[in-house]
Amino acid sequence: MSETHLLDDMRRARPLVQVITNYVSMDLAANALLALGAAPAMIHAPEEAAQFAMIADALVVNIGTISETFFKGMRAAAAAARTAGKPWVLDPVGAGATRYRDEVVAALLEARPSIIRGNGSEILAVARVAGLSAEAAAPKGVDSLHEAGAAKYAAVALARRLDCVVAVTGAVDLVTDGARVTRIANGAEVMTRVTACGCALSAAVGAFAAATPDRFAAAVAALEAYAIAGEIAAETSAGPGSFRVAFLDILSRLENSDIAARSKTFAEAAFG
Ligand SMILES: Nc1ncnc2c1ncn2[C@@H]1O[C@H](COP(=O)(O)OP(=O)(O)O)[C@@H](O)[C@H]1O
Ligand SMILES: Cc1ncsc1CCOP(=O)(O)O
Ligand SMILES: [Mg+2]
Repeated sequence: MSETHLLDDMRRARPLVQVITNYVSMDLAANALLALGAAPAMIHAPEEAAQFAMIADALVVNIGTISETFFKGMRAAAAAARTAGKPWVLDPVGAGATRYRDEVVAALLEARPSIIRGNGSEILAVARVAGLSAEAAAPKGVDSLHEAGAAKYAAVALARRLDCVVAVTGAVDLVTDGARVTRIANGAEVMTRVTACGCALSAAVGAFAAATPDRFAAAVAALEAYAIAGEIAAETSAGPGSFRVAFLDILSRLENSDIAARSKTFAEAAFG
């Protein structure tokens, strides 16, 4: 790992990130973006979402508390981002849990996300929706029942089919663009006990993608910085409550040297 990190580029760019996300995560996602050095805007109304997507540097769409109103805003904003060539990230929260979620995912895939970020069960479900897998995987509500590695081949196939980057998260994260595969073995178990840690991560991925044209590198850098911040925060907090506060503090002062010292990021073959 070099002295510099894409975190620097992101902080320098201070990208405007439009986040259409669930009610549970709006606060943590906005605060995580601010702490990292990006500018969040949680704008989802169908009347303005597409117009705002033309102004924003990146769009993040999260289906956690999906409804028809949210869906209309998401679909319009995603199409606008796609047309404008802006990166957009899909977080398919709870994909596979209900028929409605699968229908929403199928419709959003038509706007070709630049990056899909989900847990193992969600990525397996998205691959099924895309016709790439027969596995009837479903999360436990919004929580994964699969490790990221279990979705490796589904993620590679999905990335190839949709010409996008797929980031599968869990104890060990996995990122692929269909040709390259990288695993990130940082993080802290307490992150599974603070709601919206994954949603806020997807927002962070949007910020990095806004500042870095290589979307694979952007996703790897975002996951790495986020997991390492979680690791450091876990060491100085007593449980989920104080972790949440410490995590925002650490995100705001994370340094390249922290990342260099702790990085457990490894490349591997896409098949095998
Ligand atoms: N068991 C774990 N051990 C260490 N870190 C974890 C663990 N589970 C999740 N994380 C961290 O939390 C991030 C969010 O992942 P995840 O829990 O998979 O998202 P979601 O909340 O959407 O299911 C991961 O990228 C990783 O950094
Ligand atoms: C609990 C919950 N219910 C609907 S969305 C949501 C938040 C999920 O957040 P994350 O996927 O980051 O755990
Ligand atoms: Mg999630």
